[in-house]
Amino acid sequence: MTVNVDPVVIMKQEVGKAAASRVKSDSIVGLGTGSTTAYAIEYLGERLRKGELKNIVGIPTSFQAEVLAKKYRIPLTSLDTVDRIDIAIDGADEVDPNKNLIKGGGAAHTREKVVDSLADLFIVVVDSGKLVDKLGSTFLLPVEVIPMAVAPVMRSLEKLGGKPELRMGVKKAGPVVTDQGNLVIDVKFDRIDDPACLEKTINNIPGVLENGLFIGVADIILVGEIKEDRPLVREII
Ligand SMILES: O=C[C@H](O)[C@H](O)[C@H](O)COP(=O)(O)O
Repeated sequence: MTVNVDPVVIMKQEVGKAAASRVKSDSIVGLGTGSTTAYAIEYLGERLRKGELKNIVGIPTSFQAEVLAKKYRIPLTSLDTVDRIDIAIDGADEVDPNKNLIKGGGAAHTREKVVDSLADLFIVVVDSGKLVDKLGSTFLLPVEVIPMAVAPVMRSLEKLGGKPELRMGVKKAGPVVTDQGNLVIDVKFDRIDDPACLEKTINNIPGVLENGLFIGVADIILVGEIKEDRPLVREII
């Protein structure tokens, strides 16, 4: 693993490694997106290389996950060729006490929701800074929208009490374009009291493909923490 002294990076590395340790040989593995899952993918590759793990195949949730899997020589397949996913490992932007999530900080939540929801076991990997009492308190809610529907979807989101903004690229002029060729609207809600209802309401707006609320999908949350200068991984079941 890459050596780093930034405490957040250490927490991400530890939790990624802990999740990858739970993968068994002969498994179909959902490969999540983001900086935390990247460590899990790296460690899965290391376990394969050492022969600790045999015959796994990955289903990537994004172009990023696909590139990393290829780098670490993890064989890949698609949902066209498998009838199950044994385990999925993925990050999150917020986790509430009911294991509900906001995801999509990397604009990958649509494919992530497909893969993570299909997994027999979905393990979420986060550092302790992602734990919140209420969803929406620290992170805007990502909504993937087809390009021609951006303006009406924004108006509908305002009617729901949200403050929407089109996500813009960094080191790229213009908006962020998802792996599916769509755009992302990030929405600030003052409070999300009923995330399950909001998830469905937003997905019912014509032109919306998927939003970043993951309700009742996560099985286990692995939280990277630093206690008394030592990294540890706490499990929430
Ligand atoms: O779209 C991206 C994903 O939902 C990520 O899993 C999420 O944003 C967490 O990413 P990170 O581990 O980099 O904080």
